[in-house]
Amino acid sequence: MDRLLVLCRHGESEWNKLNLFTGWKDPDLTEKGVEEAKAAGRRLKALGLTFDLAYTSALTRAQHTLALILAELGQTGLPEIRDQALNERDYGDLSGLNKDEARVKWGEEQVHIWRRSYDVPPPGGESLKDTAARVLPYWDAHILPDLKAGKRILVAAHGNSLRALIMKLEKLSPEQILKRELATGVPILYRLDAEGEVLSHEDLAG
Ligand SMILES: O=C(O)[C@H](O)COP(=O)(O)O
Repeated sequence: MDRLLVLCRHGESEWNKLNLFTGWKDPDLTEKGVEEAKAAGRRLKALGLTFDLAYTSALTRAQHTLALILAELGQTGLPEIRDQALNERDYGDLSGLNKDEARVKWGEEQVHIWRRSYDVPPPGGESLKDTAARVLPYWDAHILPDLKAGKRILVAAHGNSLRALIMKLEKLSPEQILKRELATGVPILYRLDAEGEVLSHEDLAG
């Protein structure tokens, strides 16, 4: 029997809207973000999907997104595991700064390197490689065993913690994963085999 996994980046946050580096800071969703999360739940419901277990980060925007999706699915009591291993990458000294102002201060290219290189961390923060170094052991120790046990799993997390996971699931190179932008509130549906190898994946936009 195929295993089911859905990954979803949180809906638009207050700091996404203000164009601020966020990382481990903890803004909540905007009204638009709330709507995006509800739409994600309706999309999953329309496909007839239900879940046995949910994982999320220690941050409000991901937890709130999960709660809104579960409400749409009629699954508000679903067991939910929160862990900071699934948090957004730590943006270090950039956290709270405006992304356009940072480009003016440090230059377009440097800011792009901090945001989208694989292994160059922003000052005081985590690169995607560093993020993967905490997300993937968590996947191996917790989420993958639950999946192998046949649980249908929903993960509500963040652009870069999910990128780290997607890179492994889809066997992408650092170049490939860095070009992959995750839209807020768009679920990605994976079907996996009994060993956790991906059989198919589909973005559930719109
Ligand atoms: O933490 C943030 O600022 C965003 O959620 C992700 O940022 P990015 O688009 O620079 O990866």
